[in-house]
Formats: sequence, C-alpha cells, structure tokens
Amino acid sequence: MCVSEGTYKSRSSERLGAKDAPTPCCARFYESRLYLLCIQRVFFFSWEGYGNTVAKNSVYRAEMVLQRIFRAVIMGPPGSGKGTVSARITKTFGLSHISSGDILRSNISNKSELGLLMKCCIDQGQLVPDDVMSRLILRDLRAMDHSSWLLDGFPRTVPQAEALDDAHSVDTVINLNVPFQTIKQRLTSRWTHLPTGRVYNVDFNPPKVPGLDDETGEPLVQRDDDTPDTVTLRLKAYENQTEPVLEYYRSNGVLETFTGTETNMIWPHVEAFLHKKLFSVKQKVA
Ligand SMILES: Nc1nc2c(ncn2[C@@H]2O[C@H](COP(=O)(O)OP(=O)(O)O)[C@@H](O)[C@H]2O)c(=O)[nH]1
Ligand SMILES: Nc1ncnc2c1ncn2[C@@H]1O[C@H](COP(=O)(O)OP(=O)(O)O)[C@@H](O)[C@H]1O
Repeated sequence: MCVSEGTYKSRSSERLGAKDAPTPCCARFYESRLYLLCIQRVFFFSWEGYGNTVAKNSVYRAEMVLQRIFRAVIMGPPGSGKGTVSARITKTFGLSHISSGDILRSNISNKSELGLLMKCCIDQGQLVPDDVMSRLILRDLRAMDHSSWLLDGFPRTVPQAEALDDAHSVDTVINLNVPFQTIKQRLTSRWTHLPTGRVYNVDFNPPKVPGLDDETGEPLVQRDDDTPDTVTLRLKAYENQTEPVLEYYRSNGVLETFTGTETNMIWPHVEAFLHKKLFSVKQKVA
C-alpha cells in the first residue's frame, strides 16, 4: 500500500520530532506529480548491473550448499564495514548479496527522474522514503524466491523491517557495532567502483593501481555523500531511524552483534558464527 503524503509527513514528524520534520528532498518526492510515476517505475524498472551482481554471487561453494534457504540481514552505521564484510560472506558462504545503496546508485546512474529524486535524498544525508525503498527491495527479492541472500542496507527503519517481515522470514541479523569516531575517517577515504559496489580505502585496502578498480581497471570515485558534513547527517539518521530496528530484531531473537574497530578483527567472529548457524540449519533439515 502506498503511504499518502499526509500519512508520511505525520509519521515522520512523530518519529523525528518537529525540528527534524521532513526536509525539502523527501517532501519534494510527495509533492511532485512524479511520485505516482516513480512508484510505477519502481515496479517495472530492471537494472542490468544488479542482475549481474546476483549472477556472480550465486556460485555456491560446494561444502556450503544449503538444503534450506537461508536469509540474513547485515546492519551497522554507515562505514561500519557492511559492504566489506558482505563481500567476505558472499565469497565464503555463497549467499547472494543485495545492497540497497548499490541498487539506488545504479538507478541514479540511469539519470531517471526517480533517480534524481533519490540522489537528492542521499546527498542530503537523508533516507529515501520507506514506501519507495520497500517496494524497490521487495520487488527484487521476489525475483529471488529460491535463493539464499544477504541483505545489506535494508531495512533501515522499523516500517521497512515490518514490510520485510510481511514478505520473508529472516534467519539472522548481523550487526556491526563500530564507534562513530572510527567511521568518520574511513568514509572520507573510501573509494568506490560504482558498477559493482566494490570498495577500497587508502589506508585499509588500497587498490593495486591508485584510482582504478582491481578487477576491471575502471575508475574509482569518491561518493558525493562521503563528505564530512553529509557523514554527520547520515550518522544522525542512523541514530534516529535505524537504531530502533536493532531493538526490533533483538526482541525477535535474531540479532547478533559484533563489536570492534577493525574489520579484520570482527570478521573471524562473523565467519565462525555463520559456520555454526548454517551448520545448525543444515542439521535441522537433515
Ligand atoms: N581503516 C579501515 N578501513 C576499513 C576497515 N574496514 C573497512 N574499511 C573501509 O572503510 C570504508 C567503509 O567500509 P564499507 O564496507 O564500505 O562500509 P559500509 O558503509 O558499512 O558498507 C571503506 O573504504 C572500506 O574499505 C577497517 O577495519 N579499517
Ligand atoms: N534502506 C534504505 N532506506 C532508505 N534510504 C536508503 C536505504 N539504503 C540506502 N539508502 C540511501 O542510500 C544512502 C547510501 O546507502 P549505503 O550505500 O548503504 O551507505 P552506507 O553503506 O555507507 O551506509 C543512504 O545514506 C540513504 O540515503
């Protein structure tokens, strides 16, 4: 169901408080005549880049082939290493990786009107409205009915988590708990290969040739929303809108939190946890 402009505004101001009520970008989504058109496009658009990512990731390691579908979500503040850890999870366990940010950026690169409105939200450090986002992701998940997946960047609000729950059951939620101070420095030195979402960092994992993607040789870019001011706004949005989702999953008994300041220290714990989790899923089925 589409949320009306009035409903959206009143829900948002309840959640954010009057001073944080929706700012021009999101309001423009709803005021614009484009809105209905956007919703339709969310249903019918197809993204080649996204299809390729899914295809690449669907090669399962033989020993990890599951007899039951396994669905996971990875959460954490911007820059906590969700993309980096997701790449390791997909490589090790063969889950298909779906990144909401990559899907949005792929849409933006098409220069559609919907994409421009999304870019406006992203560049202002705001979240894209829930109903647009939920339709976008759930539509893609419907096309993966028989796959195990790892969802990165969605849900980011409680209504998004509820929309996901209505459609799919989530086996586990991996929460990367990394201090904000660590994050700020990482994001301003993040370089991204936009077509695949591969990320690099001048300190942590620099590309072999500065400025170029290791696999394709294509140029890397710094994201427009990785500036210090926008990072501050994104962290605020995380605190206000995404932290309640952690509580939602904690009370559902599926949240697993990993705390630290370095991905290389966190990763072995995530890997061991998933090994155990996947093994127990397999045992239950056998
Ligand atoms: N210095 C440092 N950088 C890291 C570490 N882990 C990830 N990064 C970098 O931090 C940035 C943000 O990581 P990313 O996986 O994109 O985080 P996401 O925003 O949560 O998806 C990227 O440039 C990564 O290469 C780490 O342990 N140390
Ligand atoms: N589930 C979502 N709901 C609303 N907005 C989203 C969602 N996922 C991504 N976005 C938008 O895209 C931006 C970039 O997301 P992402 O690539 O996941 O960033 P990061 O990995 O640094 O947290 C977010 O700051 C937000 O504006």
